[in-house]
Amino acid sequence: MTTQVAVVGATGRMGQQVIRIIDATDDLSLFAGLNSRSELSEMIGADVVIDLTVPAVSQSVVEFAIEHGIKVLVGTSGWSAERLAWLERRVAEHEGAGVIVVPNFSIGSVLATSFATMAARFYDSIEIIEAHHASKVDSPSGTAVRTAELIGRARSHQGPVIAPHADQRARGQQVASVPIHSLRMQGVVARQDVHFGALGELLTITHETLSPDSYERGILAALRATPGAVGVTVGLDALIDLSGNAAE
Ligand SMILES: NC(=O)C1=CN([C@@H]2O[C@H](COP(=O)(O)OP(=O)(O)OC[C@H]3O[C@@H](n4cnc5c(N)ncnc54)[C@H](OP(=O)(O)O)[C@@H]3O)[C@@H](O)[C@H]2O)C=CC1
Ligand SMILES: O=C(O)C1=N[C@H](C(=O)O)C[C@H](O)C1
Repeated sequence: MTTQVAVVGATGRMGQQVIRIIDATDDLSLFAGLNSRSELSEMIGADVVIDLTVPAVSQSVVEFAIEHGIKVLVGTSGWSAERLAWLERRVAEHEGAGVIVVPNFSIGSVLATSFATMAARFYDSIEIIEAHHASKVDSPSGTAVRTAELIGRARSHQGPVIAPHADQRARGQQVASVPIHSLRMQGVVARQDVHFGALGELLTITHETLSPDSYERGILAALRATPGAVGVTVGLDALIDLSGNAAE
């Protein structure tokens, strides 16, 4: 059976990549491509909608899809813990609704975030530097926000990180007490360095996206999982086994 996919943000960099993936995949078919001049009603009749727009628009796209019984895959950034809590409530109000939110489709990025979460309780100084291409409109990146929130959760027994003089603007934006510093530069696709400091040692966990090709595998896995989604699922790691155990 072919899954009919509506792409919101179809004229954007990610939307164009998703359309190329759909065109090259037998079990996926493009139902509609929407952009800023479209009516959201153009997605009605699709099995799945993938949202790749801007943080200010993403929530209304998701809400419309939920209300019209369409399963949703969200790639847009800006889905903070607070916004995800709102989503949980909205989904609970609609029986059978399903939304998958993927802050980063790159497997390496998800692994790096997982390693950072693992390290979080052993270091009291933790700061994130993320760098993206100059066309990115939002900051800090969705990946950095998700990483900081997972670090905060992993440190629930240790408490906030040590971030002296955090009130000074040059000290970054704090998310779950972790300072995030954002660079927007020509020559960069996407990169994140999570810096850990403790007495006598430093650890840095770096992931760099060299090309959007790295998103392809994650996009495909997530698109295939979305028709069966029920409730709210966050992260590629919930869809692909990244545990390191050999497949049986
Ligand atoms: N999860 C992941 O792995 C990744 C996520 N992203 C995220 O995906 C999002 C899109 O990124 P990117 O493709 O680079 O962005 P672009 O700026 O290239 O594209 C944005 C798209 O959103 C559309 N859009 C803007 N406003 C509306 C609206 N009101 N209704 C419908 N469509 C609208 C634009 O349409 P128009 O042409 O008409 O303006 C355009 O198609 C960002 O949030 C980015 O952070 C990016 C890379 C990877
Ligand atoms: O805008 C981008 O390019 C990206 N956005 C996402 C984010 O905000 O984390 C994912 C990836 O880093 C690329």
